Amino acid sequence: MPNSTEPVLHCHLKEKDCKDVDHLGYFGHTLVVPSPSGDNLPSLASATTSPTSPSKRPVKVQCEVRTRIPSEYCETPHSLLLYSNDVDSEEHMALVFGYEYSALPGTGIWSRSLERVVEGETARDRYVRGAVPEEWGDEALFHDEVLTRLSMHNQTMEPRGKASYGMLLERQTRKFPISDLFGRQSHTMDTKIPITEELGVNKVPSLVFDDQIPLARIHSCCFTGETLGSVRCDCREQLIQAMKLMAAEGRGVILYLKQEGRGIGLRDKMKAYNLIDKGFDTHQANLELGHPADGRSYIIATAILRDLQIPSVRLLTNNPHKVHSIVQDGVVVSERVPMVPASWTNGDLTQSGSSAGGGFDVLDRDEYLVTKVQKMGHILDIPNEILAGTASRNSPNTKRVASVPSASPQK
Ligand SMILES: Nc1nc2c(ncn2[C@@H]2O[C@H](COP(=O)(O)OP(=O)(O)OP(=O)(O)O)[C@@H](O)[C@H]2O)c(=O)[nH]1
Repeated sequence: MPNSTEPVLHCHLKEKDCKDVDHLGYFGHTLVVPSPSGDNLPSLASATTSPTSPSKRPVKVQCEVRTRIPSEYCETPHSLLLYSNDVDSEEHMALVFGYEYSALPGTGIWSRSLERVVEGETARDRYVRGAVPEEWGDEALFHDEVLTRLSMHNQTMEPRGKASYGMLLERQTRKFPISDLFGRQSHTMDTKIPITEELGVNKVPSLVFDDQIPLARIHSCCFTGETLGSVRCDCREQLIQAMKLMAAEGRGVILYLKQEGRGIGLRDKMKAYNLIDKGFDTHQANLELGHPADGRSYIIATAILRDLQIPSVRLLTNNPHKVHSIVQDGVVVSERVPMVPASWTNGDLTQSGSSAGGGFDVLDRDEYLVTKVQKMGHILDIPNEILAGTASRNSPNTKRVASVPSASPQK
């Protein structure tokens, strides 16, 4: 752990979650930061993966469009950001609570790649892809002027070229001319960006904005749970719970990854369900279909976090593999925030009532969660009643028989 002269990471992780946090090599990760004119802002946000990352090449992501989503789950609207990337052809997303346009470094969540300067782009183009604040007037937004003079990022800081991501936390005083869409300077603001000494590789960064470390959730999509309301899993409840928590804090990000079925796709997830109905568990069913139990990677999620300038998160998950993956890729996880089904905490252990009104059997979901704890390393305290219920369903007398003959792996 850091000595007393070093910055302190307030780490609430259990010991086994925490072991990677001391030697992150966090500042080995580089980002291209904009020059004063913003003209070296890369068209794709670059993030080098850590030396220990399974993929050694930089992952590039670019936010293509942002829009405001008012939601029935929270009073204040959040921003939905859609990303392209150079790893797969999926459109992964980020739901940002508390998006702040061109906030001062280290103080707010905003996408560098969204707010990039695009040569020849008009104000209207920029508005349409969501790269200006909603409150800007229509007159300005639909002005036809080509925004070659756009200077949203024209801070008077010295040109830095490539810089450590940690520079976001560097102590310095800078003048930030606040410019409008057409480059007219409206006023200048002095700001002190506090703390942190020179931080070298292998040191834990000082969490200057400790109380502001945002909640984050890395969420793999689940058509059956989120759209159809399936209670074979807890995905829908987790998504809604994450949104509510972030809305309550006014900040946070959900990285919504197109990784249906833990990455095996909807077709094979449906096959897995058929196997589960014959007595396989969620872990066995994947193997039976020739897939790893969980083959997901989170390198796109960490690239998006970097694009959003979020170096540290409080991660909402029960899955320690997610924590270790993103820590390995340079993100500081200051806390793992567990996600416990509401029905396990509200005393109604046999029925779910969390998001859809309740009154239905959630034994399938509970079996799924028990398997994740018992076979896939998830961290979740299972109430004894749930253990007893799932055990009795699978007792020799009542067990559904795994009567599907073993087949050669199919894709
Ligand atoms: N293969 C398979 N995928 C499933 C099954 N049930 C749900 N899923 C998928 O599992 C994924 C759930 O992922 P996440 O929400 O990231 O959850 P997690 O990895 O369990 O970790 P946390 O929720 O963060 O604790 C989604 O992609 C679902 O579509 C199943 O029985 N088999």
